Amino acid sequence: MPLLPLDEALRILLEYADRQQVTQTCKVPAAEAAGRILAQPLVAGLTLPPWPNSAMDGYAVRSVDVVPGQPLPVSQKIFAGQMPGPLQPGSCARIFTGAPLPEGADAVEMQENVELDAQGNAVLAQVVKPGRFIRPAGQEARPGQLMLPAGTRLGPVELALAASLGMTQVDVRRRLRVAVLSTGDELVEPGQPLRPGQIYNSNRILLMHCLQRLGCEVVDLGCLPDDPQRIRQQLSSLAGIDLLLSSGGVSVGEADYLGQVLREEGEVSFWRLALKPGKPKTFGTYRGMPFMGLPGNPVSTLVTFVLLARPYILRRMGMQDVLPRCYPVPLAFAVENPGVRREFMRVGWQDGRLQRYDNQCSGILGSAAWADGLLEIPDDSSHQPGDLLNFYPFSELL
Ligand SMILES: Nc1nc2c(c(=O)[nH]1)N[C@H]1C(S)=C(S)[C@@H](COP(=O)(O)OP(=O)(O)OC[C@H]3O[C@@H](n4cnc5c(N)ncnc54)[C@H](O)[C@@H]3O)O[C@H]1N2
Ligand code: MOO
Repeated sequence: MPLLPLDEALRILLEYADRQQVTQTCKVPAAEAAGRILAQPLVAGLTLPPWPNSAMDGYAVRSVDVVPGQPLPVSQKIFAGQMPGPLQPGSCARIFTGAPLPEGADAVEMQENVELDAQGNAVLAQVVKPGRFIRPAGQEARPGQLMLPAGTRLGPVELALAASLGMTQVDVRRRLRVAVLSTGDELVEPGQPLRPGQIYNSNRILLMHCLQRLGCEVVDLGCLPDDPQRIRQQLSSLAGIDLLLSSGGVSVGEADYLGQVLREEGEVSFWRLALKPGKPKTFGTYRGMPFMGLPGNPVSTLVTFVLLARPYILRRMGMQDVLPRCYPVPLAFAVENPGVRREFMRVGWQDGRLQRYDNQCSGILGSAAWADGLLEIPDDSSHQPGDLLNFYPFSELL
């Protein structure tokens, strides 16, 4: 079976995600909306700033009144939060950053360029052009102006923008409810003693935190028993789940009870991806519920989650721009990828270049903890120190 190229896998997943989008929306307090995805465009309801105001601490003037070296009487003092009266011709106003400009004034000079004479008059060192240090009304927003399109993921900046427009609530898509399960007889939860042949379950914590960061509601199904009857029971009792996300048991092992049960009442495609790490992956439905199976090796779980599951999940919640950004960065090492799988190496940032973690085995989770992100090495390619390759920082991926 030929390997499925990563881009093709993404295309298929996003096509499904478009069809499987959650359509329900809800209004949530802006204070609780971090990570949610806008269901409606965010439209300004007011003019921002509401009035022209000063960009500096200084003196508001009519530019025609300014003669360098000549005193101008200071006729009023305007603090932010006050509405001033008109500026008397032939005078200036003491003004502070953010304070409304008095009617008649058309420029502000910052106080560093102004001296006060013995009578307390302002003496400007130079002529000022109209508009200097003025923030015009509406420079940020006008009523009806589109501020953020639907499908935008709300972070601190977007929510601050909503706050600046006076919004207390935002319309967002319903969270995706994702059930996470691990498979593997060897797995034990931290806190339990390890018996021979056992290891601690790390993928459960990895996936739960990744999903929470994406704004999903996580349902923890723990670790699946190695008993088809109990798996059947557990899966059939699931209700209201938008995605079943598993790790482990997707390769060619004999103990793939999960796959067996899923196939009985669903459709599961087994993918072999041209991706390293992260070759095996399953995707399908169980009783109409979308299902995604990630490979069990911890770094393979991470890489397939960030490159495939993450864009799929975000698109299901209505986000448009779901692909992570990458940046060309020079290598500090020579590397060769003679294979047919596109490789994503764990690399760290060192003096503007990328250094690789020595052990790139997909079972070494510490390599990803050490790394700053993933380096994309095209299949059948070789590269020298200084060559530029695409770098995906974890800040883009997680
Ligand atoms: N004959 C072949 N064997 C394997 C192939 C193959 O193509 N042919 N592919 C290898 C690759 S590549 C990967 S990746 C793994 C994927 O295997 P599974 O998804 O079936 O995962 P498991 O066999 O269950 O586990 C693999 C590995 O990861 C550990 N693991 C699993 N779950 C967890 C967890 N929740 N926390 C921590 N560690 C976990 C597990 O103990 C195994 O060591 O298959 C290769 N084999
Ligand atoms: O693809 Mo596996 O993920 O190489 O370890």
